[in-house]
Amino acid sequence: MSKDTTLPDNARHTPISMDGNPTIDERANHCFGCGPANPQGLHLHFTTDTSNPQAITATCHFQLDRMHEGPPGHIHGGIVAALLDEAMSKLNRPLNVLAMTRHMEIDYLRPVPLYKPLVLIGRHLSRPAKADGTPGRKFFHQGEIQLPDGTVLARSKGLFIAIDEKLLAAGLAQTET
Ligand SMILES: CCCCCCCC(=O)SCCNC(=O)CCNC(=O)[C@H](O)C(C)(C)COP(=O)(O)OP(=O)(O)OC[C@H]1O[C@@H](n2cnc3c(N)ncnc32)[C@H](O)[C@@H]1OP(=O)(O)O
Repeated sequence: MSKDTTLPDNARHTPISMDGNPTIDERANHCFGCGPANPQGLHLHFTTDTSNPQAITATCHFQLDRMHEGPPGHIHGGIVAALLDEAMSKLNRPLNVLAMTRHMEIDYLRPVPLYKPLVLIGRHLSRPAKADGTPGRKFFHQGEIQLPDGTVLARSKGLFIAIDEKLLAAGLAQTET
């Protein structure tokens, strides 16, 4: 059965731009965290710093409004998790890997305010080698949401697993062999 391409993107399970064989970048256009084409997305824009290959970072300056409210005046905890996940995932591209979140843990240290400029930072921590010494498929990253003065409001640690791009494009996230 062919899809109705006359409907707007937000009325269909599969957006028009994802029909056919979209590239990973085209799919990322609809990413809830950073995709410019997602009208309900967070539209986060990151700057990556790879000057120290041992400590790659991704930084985003952002501010949210009541669309994302949880506790009165503050960001919903699930959105905090999405922000941290996004910051950590942004480290995978400069590391030249396609990877998905396998595990993440979060310390909610302070309520994260709405209507205030905030800083979101991802930091690459490590990529343990396999037993034979070759590069492993596990990437450990850290994420933080900070006030502009550096006060940390929330902190995450995440495990990302490298996956095969062809399997992701097919909608089947599986690991490298
Ligand atoms: C790709 C571009 C999009 C990026 C979007 C931004 C990031 C995201 O939000 S992704 C969306 C959320 N994530 C997902 O949907 C992923 C769903 N999960 C999966 O598809 C799979 O579990 C996948 C592909 C990540 C890993 O699959 P699989 O290889 O079977 O993993 P699995 O064997 O269970 O675990 C991998 C390793 O992690 C280890 N591991 C698992 N949990 C933990 C943990 N808590 N601590 C330490 N290690 C752990 C396992 O022991 C295993 O280690 P080893 O290889 O040494 O045995």
